[in-house]
Order: sequence, then structure tokens, then C-alpha cells
Amino acid sequence: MSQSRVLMEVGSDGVAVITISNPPVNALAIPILVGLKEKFAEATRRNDVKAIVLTGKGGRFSGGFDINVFQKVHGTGDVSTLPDVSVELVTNAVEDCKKPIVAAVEGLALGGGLEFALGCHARIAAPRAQLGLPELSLGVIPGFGGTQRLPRLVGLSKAIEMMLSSKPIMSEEGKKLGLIDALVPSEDLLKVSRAWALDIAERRKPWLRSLHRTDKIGSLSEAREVLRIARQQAKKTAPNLPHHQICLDVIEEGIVHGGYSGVLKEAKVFKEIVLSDTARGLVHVFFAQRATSKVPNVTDVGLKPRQVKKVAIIGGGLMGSGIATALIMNNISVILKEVNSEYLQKGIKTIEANVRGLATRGKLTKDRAEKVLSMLKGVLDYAEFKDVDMVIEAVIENVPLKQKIFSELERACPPHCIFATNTSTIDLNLIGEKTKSEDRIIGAHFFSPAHLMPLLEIVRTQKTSPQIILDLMTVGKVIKKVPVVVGNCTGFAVNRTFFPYAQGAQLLANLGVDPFRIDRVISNFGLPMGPFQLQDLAGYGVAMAVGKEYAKAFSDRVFKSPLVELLVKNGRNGKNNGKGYYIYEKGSKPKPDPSVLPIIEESRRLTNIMPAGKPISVTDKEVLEMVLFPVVNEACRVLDEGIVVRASDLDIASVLGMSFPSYRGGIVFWADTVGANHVYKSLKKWSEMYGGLYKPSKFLEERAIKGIPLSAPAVPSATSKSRL
Ligand SMILES: C[C@H](O)CC(=O)SCCNC(=O)CCNC(=O)[C@H](O)C(C)(C)COP(=O)(O)OP(=O)(O)OC[C@H]1O[C@@H](n2cnc3c(N)ncnc32)[C@H](O)[C@@H]1OP(=O)(O)O
Repeated sequence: MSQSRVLMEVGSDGVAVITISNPPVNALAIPILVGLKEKFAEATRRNDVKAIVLTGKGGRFSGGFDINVFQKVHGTGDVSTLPDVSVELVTNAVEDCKKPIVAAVEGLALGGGLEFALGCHARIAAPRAQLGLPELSLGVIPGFGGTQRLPRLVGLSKAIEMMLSSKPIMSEEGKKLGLIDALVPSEDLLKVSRAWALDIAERRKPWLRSLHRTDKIGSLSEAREVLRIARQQAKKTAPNLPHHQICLDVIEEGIVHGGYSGVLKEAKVFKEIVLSDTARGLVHVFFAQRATSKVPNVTDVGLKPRQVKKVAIIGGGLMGSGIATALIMNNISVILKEVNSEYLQKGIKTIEANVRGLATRGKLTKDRAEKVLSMLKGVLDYAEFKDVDMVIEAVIENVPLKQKIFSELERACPPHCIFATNTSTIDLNLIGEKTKSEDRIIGAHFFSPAHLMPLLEIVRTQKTSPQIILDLMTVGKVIKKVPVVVGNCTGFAVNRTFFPYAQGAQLLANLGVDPFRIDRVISNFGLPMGPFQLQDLAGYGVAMAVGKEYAKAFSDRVFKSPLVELLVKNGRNGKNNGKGYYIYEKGSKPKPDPSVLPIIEESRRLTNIMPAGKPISVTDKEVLEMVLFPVVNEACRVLDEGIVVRASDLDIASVLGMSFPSYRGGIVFWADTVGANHVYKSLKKWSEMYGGLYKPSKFLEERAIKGIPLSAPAVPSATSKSRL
């Protein structure tokens, strides 16, 4: 029997408690909305009901409208299946109900969940309940009246901040703002809410309809000024997201023409916006992120994750210290091992700076920062390794060194210990070759800075045991990363997919296209920076070392540009030494450095690929596609080889690991919106003009010709060789 239902109990006090029950988050699915309508009608009708309390089962009020419905609407394009909740239910049945309704909020009230609470005549909350309108993070705007009622309860500026940032506030702050009428311990929540509802019914407390309030929104001219500033800010912070401006327009409608008019406009706009590409992309990302926790033969075979309490990290460099920070910040003890006390002290200092830096930025208290740091211990030998649950090796990329370390670990660690390596390029089979523990060897590929970047790429070999994979996935979640399980190959899923990104940019620069224009096109598309600025940031040493690996592994499709070597020869090393493609001055944005142009000219002379020696003429759209389509092409190979469980895992990896814009849904999702056929035809044309980098993969060709989306699950072919 489905657990999704709405319950109603009428007590001897004359209060009807209506409870939403739809685990795990009490999402407002269509049957729940139907149930709510029936129960409100019944409670209104019944003579034995004087007042109503609305609450959620299992300690959570509601996580909002059922996002699965958006996905269905995206599939059919039919918005008529969206129910009229805002007017019919929240305004007519709740806010204009003849009996007072009090929301008893615990755990969370998000999106439509909070909007129901806003429609009630009072809100009582338990401590630390999350209250928010995160709809913009799904590419839509609040659709159950939130754009109108929230400003009327917390003031215009705060409401705009909450909606545009999509970030929830805690009930404690909600109480201060006037969003919450009383904050009470969980165990008293229902008792107080019932009494409050009766107090309203018997006029001991005011009967307030949020939509009718005007006391918090100020004068028309003040409100317009707040909106003007918000519009300007949104233009800067979310230039590619029109729904931010649309949300502000809808808020303004209510300010100028009254709340009810605002509610009507909101409902109309909501139905239009739900079909936008942005909403499609962001809803896809929402589900794609959650799908990463489902790994066939790992999470569905009844295994239980083992607790990892103590982790040893080998190597206190940038990556090792970042990983250590992430672990101790989440209550996992860390032993940091280095080869000598100088390196060890350096590593410990970096970790201390990371943690104290977070404290300075208000992410944790000073006391907590010191507690966190007490979970770290530096060592110079393996004596302390006898009871560690996991080791993460984070030394330089050197195969014999890594092999030696893992042989030593076999002797120093207990038999249950997980052997993880943070390598970003080396074949895991090679690393484990000299051990008898290949079933315990796994890649834990963090992205720099490891304590901040959200992605954890978990690399498994054919021999890694499912238990080890599950354990590392669990550690990933404990330290608040999104773990994505991938197969073993050069560059694994993320770096491999994105290696042609820099290549396409280098090729274009050698064809005569201005690198600063390329960077502009890419950042206008939505990546935080273009490929040249990224190279400046990562340092040219990385670019050259990684370039060599790819040249070895994928020689058929590597474009060899001398540009980076020329830059190094000319004393440039990117942001590191303040001399790159850009000029770096403290306190100002990087500026294109004109003195780099002769070096680029030199590279062009050496490669000599400009047709008839003249720069090619390309549109911005072509620039974008010549950089990103080779990435799509490599993503196709990764899919074909079964390096990821599903296409959407690559979407999440691209969003969280490479900062591909989430509102474009991730690399594969975006390619499907462009169309496999267009990608294929463009690549084919460019491969004839500019060579192997653009040669379409078999997978892409097949899908383009057959008209199958790139994201559609693969049908295993005789030649395909899954690495999972
Ligand atoms: C008209 C209205 O204005 C429009 C709306 O209300 S849009 C919806 C607005 N609400 C949201 O955006 C909240 C989305 N949900 C979340 O942020 C988080 O799930 C949460 C904070 C509620 C809980 O987080 P957490 O405990 O980590 O659990 P999480 O793994 O995310 O979710 C648990 C399950 O609930 C599902 N779920 C969460 N919120 C959901 C929702 N609103 N609709 C449908 N399913 C939802 C997840 O998909 C997941 O399903 P799975 O187990 O099958 O993968």
C-alpha cells in the first residue's frame, strides 16, 4: 500500500490535525494535493471542528511540490497537468478558510511546503527547522503564492534574498523576522499549535491573512528602489538566468497591484517558465545528483557501509592537506604522514590555515575550529597505521613510488583497511600490481581545493570489491561530497572528458582566433572562466605534464600546440608568477596581457595551420562549439566504454568537477539539447579541415544517424567493454 496520503484526526478540543504523509520528505505529489483539498473541505464542513493544524509526518513538514511532476511535464510539454494549487487550495481553501489554520513546522518547509505554511494564519516551528523557497534553483519561481506572501511576512529585501539565493533560513531566524509566530520544542509543537489555532478561533489571537498584510513592504517608492537594486545585482550574478528577473517582475506586480493580482500573475508565469530550458536543465541536475548514489551491484545488493573513523593520508601537499581538512571538518580523525618534519609541518600549517580560514569566514566557531584541528595528528612513520580504516595516498604522480607505498601499506595496515589513491592520471591496476590487495584498491579523486570542491570521483577497477566502493561512497557523503563512481582509464571520467577542452582552445588560438575572445565566449556561456584563464590558474607545469599523458593515451586525437612551452620559455607561469595570458594585480580582475600576443604569433608560425596563412573567420557560436564539441565527443567515448554508470553521472561530474553551468544540465544533457546530429555534422566538417581532434567517435556517429539521444542508456554491443 502506498504510504502517500493525507490524514486527519479531530480531537476532543475541536482541532482537526491534518498530516501530510509522503516519505521521505512529504513532497506535495498530486494525490497529496487532492487529499489536502478533501481534508480542508471536510474540516471546514464539520461542525465539531473549530480550528485546524497542518503538519507533516516523520519530523518534516514538507519538501515542496513533487519535482517528479516537473520532469513529467518536461517529457510531455503539457502544462495542463499542473494543478491549480495557488488560488484554489492555498488562497481559497487555506487562507480564506472560515476556520483558522495553523502550520506546525518541523524539520523543513521548503518551496510549496513553506508556501502552504505562509497561507496559514500562524506558523509555529520547532528549533532548527529549514525554511526556504529554493524554486529558482530548479529554474522556476515559487508557484503557490510564495512571491507574494513571503515579502509580506519578512519584508521585501529579505524575501528577495531568500528567493534569489534559494538558501533556506533556520526557524530561529524565521522567528526574529516574523515568519514564525512561536518557536517551541518538538515535543510541544502540536500542543502549542492546537492551542494557538483555538486562540485564533476564539479571537484571543489575531486572525491574520498574509496576503492582506502591507506593514512589512514599505512605500511604493521604497519597494521600487529595492527591486531596482535587486534587478541590477541579478543581472551581474545570474546573467544567463532570466527567471531571476521574471521572479522580481512577479513580486513587483503584487506590490503595485495588490497581493491577489500578484498571485494570479505568479501562477500564469509559473506555467510558462516551467518549460524553459533552464528549468529542464536544473531539474535534470536535481535528479542526476541523487541518481549517483545508486550504483548497480554495489548499493542494491544488501551491503552495509562500514564505519570509517580514522583515516591516514600520505602526503601533505596541496591535495593531501585539502583532503585532511575535509575529513577532520566532518569528525573523521586523520593521521598525516610525510617523509620529513619540514614537509610535515608545512602540511599541518596548510590544514590549520584551511580550518582557521573557514572560521574567519564564519563557517565555524573558533572553538569548533580548535576541536576540529585536535583530530589531526602528524607522523613520520607507519606505527600509527595499525588501526586505520582507510589510507588515502596523495603523493606525486610517480608509479614506482606509489607501488612502493602500497606494498608498505599492506604490511602496516589492518586487513579491513581501504587503500585509496588520489591519483588523477595513473592507471589503478599499475598502482596495485605489486600487492595482494587489489580488491581493496580504489581511486579517491578529489578536485582542488579538496576541502571546498564538492565532487569526489571514485575510481574502481575490475577487481575493487563492492564493499570498498560502498564504504568510500559513504565517507564521501559524510564529508559532504557528491561521490560519482567511475571506471578506470587515463584521466578517469572527468579529466578525460575535459582534456579536449584546452585542446580545442589551443587549436583555435593557433588558427588565428584571439584567446581572450575564446575566454569571453566560454565565460558568457556560463563557465566561471575560459580555458586560457583556467590554464593560468592551474599553472603551465600541470598543463604540460597532463598534456603528455593524453598524448600517450590518445595520440589519434591530440593537437600538439607549442604555445604553453613557449610561454614557459618566456618566463611565464600563469597566475603563479603573475605572468600568464592575463595580468594579475591585487584587488582587480585579471586583465588580458597584450605582451603575450607575440608569443602566440610565434606559436602560430610554428604550427602553421592557418589556411593560406590567414586567421580563420568564425562566429562566437562556432568558437563555443569548436571548444565544447570535442568534449562532447570524448564524453561519448566515455559512455561507450562504460566508464560511467549512466550519462547523467557525467552531467553531475561536469557540473561539480568542471563548473559546467548547472542550468545547462551538464555536458551530455546540453549536447542533447543542441542535438547529436548537429554535433556530429560539425565535428565531421572540422575533422576534414583541422584533423583528429574533431574526428567524431563511433558512438556519436551511430546516435546521430539513428536519431538516438546521447543520454539514452547504452545497449551493450559486442565490441563495447564496460569498465564497471
Ligand atoms: C510550486 C512550488 O513553488 C514549486 C516547488 O515547491 S518546487 C520544490 C521545492 N523544493 C525543493 O527544491 C526541495 C528539494 N529537495 C531538497 O532540497 C532535498 O531533497 C531535501 C533538503 C528536502 C532533503 O535532503 P536529503 O535529506 O539529503 O534527501 P535527498 O536525497 O535530497 O532526497 C530524498 C529523496 O526525496 C526526493 N525528493 C526530495 N525533495 C523532493 C521533492 N520536492 N519532490 C520530489 N522528490 C523529492 C529525492 O529525489 C530523493 O529521492 P530518492 O531517494 O529516490 O533519490
